[in-house]
Amino acid sequence: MGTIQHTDIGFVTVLVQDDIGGLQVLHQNHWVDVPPTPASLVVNIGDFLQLLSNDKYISVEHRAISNKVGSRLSVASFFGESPWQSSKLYGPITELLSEENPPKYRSTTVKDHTSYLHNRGVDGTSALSRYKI
Ligand SMILES: O=C(O)CCC(=O)C(=O)O
Ligand SMILES: [Fe+2]
Repeated sequence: MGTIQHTDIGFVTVLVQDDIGGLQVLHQNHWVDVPPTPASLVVNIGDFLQLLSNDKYISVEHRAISNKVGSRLSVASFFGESPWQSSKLYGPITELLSEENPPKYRSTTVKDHTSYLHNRGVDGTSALSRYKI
């Protein structure tokens, strides 16, 4: 099974992949293969870690494509807040901010961001641009 181009919403995603491959990240406008590495995990930064870290960590656009070699199996564990319950506001972590590193985003909730993404679909622009200061 594959996925369309997207960023992950939460904080971190941990992926266990088989040896078929198919995961790709968008780097400088080109799709780059993430080769399967035995006994390893792939850790993806999500939108909220990018927001919290004030762009120190970037939530990468990625997709999974199926190929002719065979069916692929990938197990994803998403670490984040429940999108449906919490109204907690998240913004750049205060301790990381300074005159040289002012906040780049206003605060938002996981619930708000999730429903925005579901309504917006994929349009190739950063999902976080809506909170840019
Ligand atoms: O199938 C994969 O390897 C990636 C899955 C993924 O990106 C996701 O579930 O968010
Ligand atoms: Fe993903």
